[in-house]
Amino acid sequence: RRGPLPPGPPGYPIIGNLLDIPSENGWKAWVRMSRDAGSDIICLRLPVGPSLVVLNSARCAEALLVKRSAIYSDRPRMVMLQELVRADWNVALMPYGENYKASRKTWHKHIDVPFSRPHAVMAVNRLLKELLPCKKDHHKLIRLATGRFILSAGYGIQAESAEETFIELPERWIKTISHASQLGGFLVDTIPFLKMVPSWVPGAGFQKKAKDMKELTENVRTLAFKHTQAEFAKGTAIRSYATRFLESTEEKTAEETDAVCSIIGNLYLAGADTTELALLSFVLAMALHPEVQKKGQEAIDEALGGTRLPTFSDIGTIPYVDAIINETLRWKPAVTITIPHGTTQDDFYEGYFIPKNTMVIANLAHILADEKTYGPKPDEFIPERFLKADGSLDRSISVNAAFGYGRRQCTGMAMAREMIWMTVASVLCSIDVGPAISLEGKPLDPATVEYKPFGTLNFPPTFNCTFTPRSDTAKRWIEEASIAVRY
Ligand code: HEM
Repeated sequence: RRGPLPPGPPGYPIIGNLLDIPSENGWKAWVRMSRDAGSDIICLRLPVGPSLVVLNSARCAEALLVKRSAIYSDRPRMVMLQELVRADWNVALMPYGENYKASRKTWHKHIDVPFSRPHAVMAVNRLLKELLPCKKDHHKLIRLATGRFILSAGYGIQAESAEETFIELPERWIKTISHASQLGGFLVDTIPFLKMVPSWVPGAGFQKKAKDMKELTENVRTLAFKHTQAEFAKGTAIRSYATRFLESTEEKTAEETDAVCSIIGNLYLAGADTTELALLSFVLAMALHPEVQKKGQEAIDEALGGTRLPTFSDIGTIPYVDAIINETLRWKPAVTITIPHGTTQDDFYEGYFIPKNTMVIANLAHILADEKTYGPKPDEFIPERFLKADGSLDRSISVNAAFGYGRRQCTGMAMAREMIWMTVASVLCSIDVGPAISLEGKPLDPATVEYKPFGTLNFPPTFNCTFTPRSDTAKRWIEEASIAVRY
């Protein structure tokens, strides 16, 4: 040991900092602890297993997770998920190593972003049409749209409703897994040898849960892929990442087919809720800030001449739209803290010792609220912070932190950004989002809007608002685009 651990809350004998692990509003609690300790890197000792290091600045996150990514790219051991449930085919949960590197390679080989564009357009066109009569529960429509996009691009599956098997299955997995992945969610994660205890032993109920979750996990991974294989064999499959793999002439080993099946199975699990949360924040921002919405609409009208809905050929050409998207990702990040990274060897940073097997998380929500990078009033929604004086996009200010750091940075970043762009540009072009109203029927006040982080995710308050076509012409575009939806 070459120095002290990073500072942190004092904790107690035996249980260490167990009671300091926040159950709610995690990222704000880490900021408080960091301020109390006078350090942007803090450490919490847990009674059993590795310590937890929290990085509260971009400086630390880049120094460790990016520059020393060879050491900081593991995932901590999760006995329940990785070893009992066998969800270790999920890239986000995979330990760092040869399998992990091979999976990311498979991802990049088969999941190229331009291929998914027509699927994004179709999902967004359908969303526009469904939003128009919507007075409440728009979050369900948005979730369905992100799910439809992913299922369509991945498998060519066209989901009509959220009740359909191929949506219901991964949704159930996400709900179940959010408990299993919480720190301390299962005792077996803290005391790994418990995994040897048979299910009939009193107190070993987790074994039964693990068995059920294992079955669900395997179904999530394989059922939709098998469905597409069957459609493909019949000649009725719609073109997707899965069919493109199946139709390729290159020789396919069983292992490769299985690897592609896992990667496509990953898309929904990692991408549906995160992208949905980003889009919900966009809707909320427009509902709270009509003046920003108006500027966004004017920017779109100027670029497209008020003649049509946007297409992907417009991406990157309307700076105010890009600024709104960056600000949405920054203002209320969908993911507040990274999934824990793990260290694969001892390290030493700014006088502090960080042992092998430490869990390391970066406080993304705090990093994205740094006034030195993003300017004053970080709690407010101000897209102009991403624009230069001449109105062009300031590319020197990045919000990539919203997608994590280093070798474990989000693999779906480009795909998510494109889906978000198409939704934001299309809504601004054709729909007026009305004021945000709470479930109690009161207007939401931008100054007091509170999100609720749960696990790594960040949930907006439930609210209602209206979606009105901006004009008769816009209404006609939406009608025509929705008729043209052919997957
Ligand atoms: C706005 C939307 C999204 C946000 C904000 C987001 C954010 C993140 C974050 C913060 C991480 C953790 C990075 C780390 O540990 O350092 C992550 C991981 C991941 N994301 Fe996303 N994500 C989004 C959409 C997507 C989509 C659409 C997909 C897939 C199509 C996806 C696939 C993944 C995967 C596979 C990982 C695990 C990467 C690894 O462990 O190597 N994400 N994402």
